Amino acid sequence: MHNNVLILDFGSQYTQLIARRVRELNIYSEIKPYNNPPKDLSNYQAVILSGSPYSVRAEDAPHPDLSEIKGKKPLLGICYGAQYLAQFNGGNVAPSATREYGRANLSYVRENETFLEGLGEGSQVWMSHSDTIKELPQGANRLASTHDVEFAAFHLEGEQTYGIQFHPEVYHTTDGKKLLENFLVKIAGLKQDWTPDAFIETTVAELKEKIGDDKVILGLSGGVDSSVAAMLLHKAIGKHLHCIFVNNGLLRKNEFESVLDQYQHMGLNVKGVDASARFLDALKGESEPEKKRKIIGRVFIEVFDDEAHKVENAKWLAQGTIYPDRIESVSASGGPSAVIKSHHNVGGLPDYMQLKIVEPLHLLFKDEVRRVGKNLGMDPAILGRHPFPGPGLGIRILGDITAEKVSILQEVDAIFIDGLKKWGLYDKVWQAGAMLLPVNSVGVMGDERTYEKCVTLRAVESTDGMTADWVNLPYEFLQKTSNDIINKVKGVNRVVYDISSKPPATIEWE
Ligand SMILES: Nc1ncnc2c1ncn2[C@@H]1O[C@H](COP(=O)(O)OP(=O)(O)OP(=O)(O)O)[C@@H](O)[C@H]1O
Ligand SMILES: O=c1[nH]c(=O)c2[nH+]cn([C@@H]3O[C@H](COP(=O)(O)O)[C@@H](O)[C@H]3O)c2[nH]1
Ligand SMILES: NC(=O)CC[C@H](N)C(=O)O
Ligand SMILES: [Mg+2]
Repeated sequence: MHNNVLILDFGSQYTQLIARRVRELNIYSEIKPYNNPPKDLSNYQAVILSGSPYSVRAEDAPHPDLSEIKGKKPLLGICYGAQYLAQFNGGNVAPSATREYGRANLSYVRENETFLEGLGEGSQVWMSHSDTIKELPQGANRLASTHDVEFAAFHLEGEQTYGIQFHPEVYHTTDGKKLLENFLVKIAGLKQDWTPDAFIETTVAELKEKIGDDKVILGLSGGVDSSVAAMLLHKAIGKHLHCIFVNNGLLRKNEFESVLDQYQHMGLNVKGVDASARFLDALKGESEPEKKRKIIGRVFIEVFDDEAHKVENAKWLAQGTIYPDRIESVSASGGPSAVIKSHHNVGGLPDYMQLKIVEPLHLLFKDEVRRVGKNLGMDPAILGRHPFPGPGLGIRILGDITAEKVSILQEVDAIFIDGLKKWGLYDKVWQAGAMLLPVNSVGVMGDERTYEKCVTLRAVESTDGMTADWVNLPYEFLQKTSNDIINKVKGVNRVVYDISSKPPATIEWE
C-alpha cells in the first residue's frame, strides 16, 4: 500500500494541479469533494484543503467539520483552505482592500522553519484571492508575509497544521514544489514511492481482479491515452480485450487507415468500424457547439453498443479518459466547479446500455500517461503524437458540419501538420491543428475576385492541456504554410494564426 494524500476539493480550478504536484513528488494523492469525504480516513497520511470560488464569509460556502482531521493528521490549507482554517479556529477573515491576482514576493520569511526550507525572502508566489486573513487564531504563528498580505503563511502551534494564502501548485510559484515536499516529506514523513512502474503493477492487478473472465470493449482512437489504456488492459486480460477504432468521419486525412495499420504491429485485437455516414447524418444542420459535442458523444456510444452486442460476454466498455477530460466537463471530484466544455467521453452511459465503464487512466495527466506508456515499452511515435480530440474536426469546423467542409479542413490540417514535421517543429509543439471558420472573405486570385473560406492555424505549448500558450512559430514556416494552403486547397483564400493563450481562450475553438 502506497502513502496517500487526501485533497479535499472546495471547487478551485487548480485542485487537480495540487494532485499533480503531489504526484510529481512520487506520492499518490486523491481528490474528494469536501461535502462527501471518505468515511474511512485511516488510508490517508496527510490532508490538503483546496482553494474555492466561495468566500468563507458566505453562508452557503463550504464549512465542513474538520474535527476528525485537524490536529490528528498533517494538514495544509491553500488559499480558501487557509482562510477556512483561520476562521474555523477563531481567527478573522475579511474582504481585502484590493483583489489580488498574480505574482507576489515573500517579504518576510520566518527563519529555521522546516515548512519554508528553500523559500527565501523575495521568493515568487502566485496569488488569487479577494478575501484576506485579518487576524490569526490563538496559538497560530505567522511564518511568511508579502507586501500586501500579512499572513501569507501560518502554523498552528502544537499541531502539524499549516495555511498558505498563495498557490504552491501553480507553475508561477517558483518554489511551490519545494514547499509541498517540505510539508509532505519532511513534516508528514511520507515515502516517495509512487512511480510509473508501481502504477502499472497496481493497475494491472486491479484490472485483473475487477474484470475477471469478462470481455472488454475499448474505444481506441490512435491517440496516446487510449493506446496506453489498451496496453494496460492487454497486460491484464490479453485476448479478452476487443478494441474498436471508429471512423466518425471527423478524423484527420488518411488517419483511419494509417492508425489501423500502426496497431497491426502491437499484438492488439483491433477492429475498424466506419461510421462516418452515421455521425455526419446525426450532425446535419447543427451548429451549436455543446449540442454538436453531445451528438457526437451519443453516436459514439451507439456505435460501441452495436459492437458490444457482437462480442459474447462483453460486460465492460473501456475508454482512455484522463483527468483533464473530466475536470472541464464536470468537477474533478463531483465538487462545486464550473462546466467549461462537455468532453465527448465523460457524459456516462445511457440506461439501455448494460456495459460498465472502466477507465484505467482516469486519474492521470497526459505527461503521466506518456511516462506510463514509455515504461510499458510502447512505440515513441505513438507516445509522441499530439493530442487530438475525440469529436475531431467536428469541433474545429465552426458552425454546421458538411462532408465538403470536412474534406477542406482535412487538406488544410494535413499541409500544416506535415509541414511541422518537415521543419522539425512537430515535437516542439504540444498540440497543433486548423479550424475552419464560418466566414467568407474577399480575395483576388489570378486577377479574379474570390469570396471564400478562412482557416486559422493553432499551435500551443502546454504540459497538460489545462493551461496553454500559443507557439512562436517561425515566420518563414507560417509564410510557406499559408502559401501552400491557399494554393492547394480549393475554397480557402485566407489563413490566420491564432495568438491566444488558455486561459482566457481554450485550445479548441468549440
Ligand atoms: N475514433 C475513435 N474511436 C474509438 N474511440 C475513440 C475515438 N476517439 C476517441 N475515442 C475514445 O475517447 C477517449 C478520449 O479521447 P481523447 O482524444 O481524449 O484521448 P485519446 O484519443 O486516447 O488520446 P489523445 O488525447 O492523445 O488524442 C479515447 O481514449 C477513446 O477511448
Ligand atoms: O477527447 C476529447 N474529447 C473532447 O470532447 C475534447 N475537447 C477538447 N479536447 C482536448 O482537450 C484539450 C483541452 O482542450 P480545450 O482547451 O479546448 O478545452 C485539448 O488537447 C483538446 O484537443 C477533447 N478531447
Ligand atoms: N483562490 C481561492 O481559494 C480564493 C478564496 C476566496 N474565494 C477569495 O477570494 O479569497
Ligand atoms: Mg484523441
